[in-house]
Amino acid sequence: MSRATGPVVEARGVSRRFGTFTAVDDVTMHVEPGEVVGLLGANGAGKTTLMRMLLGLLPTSAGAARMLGGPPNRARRKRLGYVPQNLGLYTDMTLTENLEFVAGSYGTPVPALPDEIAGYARTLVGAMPLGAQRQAAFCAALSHAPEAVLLDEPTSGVDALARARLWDTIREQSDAGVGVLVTTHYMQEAQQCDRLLLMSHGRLVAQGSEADVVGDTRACAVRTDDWAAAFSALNAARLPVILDGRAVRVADVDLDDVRATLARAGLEADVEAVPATIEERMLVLARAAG
Ligand SMILES: Nc1ncnc2c1ncn2[C@@H]1O[C@H](COP(=O)(O)OP(=O)(O)OP(=O)(O)O)[C@@H](O)[C@H]1O
Repeated sequence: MSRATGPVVEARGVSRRFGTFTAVDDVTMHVEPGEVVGLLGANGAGKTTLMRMLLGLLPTSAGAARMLGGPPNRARRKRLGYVPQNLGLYTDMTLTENLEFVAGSYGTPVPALPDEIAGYARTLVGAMPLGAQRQAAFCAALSHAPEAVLLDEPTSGVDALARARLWDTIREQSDAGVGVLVTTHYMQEAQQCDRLLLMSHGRLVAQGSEADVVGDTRACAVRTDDWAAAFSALNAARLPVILDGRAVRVADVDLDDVRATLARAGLEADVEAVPATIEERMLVLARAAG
């Protein structure tokens, strides 16, 4: 079967309501073959719901989801790979049994195990460490050489080494022409994507490269020995403050507001305007959309 040339997945004005609640609100987006698109947003922003509609696992309330040039159907869905947040593996079956099951349902050969998880072949998936389970879920999702993979927080809860390995796999896939849509909460991972989509309260609020998304948003970097008290004071003043290690930063707020808040709390600090990060831009957009 020939590979898709247009978008591998696409949403055209897609919305999803649950009762009166709108989880996804008029989203238009697409993923091209060979690109890694990062889908970012706070918990509950609508990322999983959008993915499930793109996969045809959940009907849209309005608009159209498309995959590989047509509406979602069984034949097209077989050309996609999906790693859901809960991994979609049978925890009471061994790793090999899981892969045999997947191979059987796609009619493809059982994939070879990557070296890092080969030792778990006869282990029940539920007894494997989370990083190894995630790698196994990747292996299962890629076993039928899909043209697109949709990964819902694929590296959540795994250590840095396992995360780097999973990202190597993602890159190998995109280099081979596979379109990848990946949700993540890790900003270092967002920076590895070719393009970003930011969702907030069900809406797509920004998209493009990291530079496009951040735009000219600035942040205040607060330098003080008393970082804990500074964080508390700025937070109590309901400013969009982020604590990154011991660095206190406030997104998109007037420097004088920050200085005045700290002075009222009796704190001495250096306050400087710096370019915002993606995370800070997300915070600003989430507050505007909320
Ligand atoms: N079946 C459902 N019935 C009712 N509400 C739902 C249902 N599925 C999702 N929601 C709601 O829709 C909103 C979006 O959920 P979704 O899981 O898509 O968010 P998310 O961005 O993937 O969040 P997370 O990062 O926590 O996975 C949430 O408020 C959620 O509670």
